[in-house]
Amino acid sequence: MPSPRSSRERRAGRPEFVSLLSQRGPAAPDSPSRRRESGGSAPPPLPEEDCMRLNPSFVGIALSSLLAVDLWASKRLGVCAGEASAWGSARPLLKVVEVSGHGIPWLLGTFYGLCQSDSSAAREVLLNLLFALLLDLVLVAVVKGIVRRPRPTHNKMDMFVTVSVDKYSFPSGHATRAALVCRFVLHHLVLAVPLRVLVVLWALIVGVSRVMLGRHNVTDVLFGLLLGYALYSVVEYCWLSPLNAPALFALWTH
Ligand SMILES: CC(C)=CCC/C(C)=C/COP(=O)(O)O
Repeated sequence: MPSPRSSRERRAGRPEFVSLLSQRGPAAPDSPSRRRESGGSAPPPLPEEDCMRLNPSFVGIALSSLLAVDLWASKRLGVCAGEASAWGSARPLLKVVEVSGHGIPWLLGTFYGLCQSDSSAAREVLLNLLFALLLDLVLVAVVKGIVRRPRPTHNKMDMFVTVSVDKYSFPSGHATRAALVCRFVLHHLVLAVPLRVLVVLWALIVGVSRVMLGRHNVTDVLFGLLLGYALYSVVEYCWLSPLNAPALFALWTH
């Protein structure tokens, strides 16, 4: 016979169970009628599904911990989030870096280059870069719209030309573009080694600057870099050429 104390404690500690199970009808294992029938003896063990509902999974705990560390680290690293922040004087410089990774200069520059190109190789590369940039914009907008993670609270929304989904933070559009363009340029432009190093450094600086400006959390940027890197493989797979997209190339042939 269980002590009245332990039975009372069990009931007091789990009010949700009582209401949850009693909704299932008179035969519910822990319902008052069942307890009366069994002469007040200890209730049978709870069904496994109900126990699992109360136990947060390992993945859940790991994710919440990662998010907590992410928010904490992003706040600490947002040293240029405002003029009054610890490194506030570097903010104008980081905003120049921001413009260097923005979609508009890249789209306009690529389009201009395409109009000016006088070799079929240049046209092919620039047309694919334009396709890559547009694909990147669409993909980032879709993911931002699905995830809807708000930007860090310390972010000042004073960015150069944004669209509605840019109020969301995950993933960083600048980081995806930087990684995508970096991989693209390294594969399709013949550059001296110092310039290749510079391109990689630029992509990394764009990523780091997003957190320093307070625009993003660290995970937004890490995921953005990975997404941009992976997106290049999709562009390579769908590579447009005069053979598979003759109409598109005819548009640019003078
Ligand atoms: C309007 C066009 C063509 C592009 C928007 C570019 C933009 C503002 C992206 C947001 O980047 P983050 O997600 O890194 O803040």
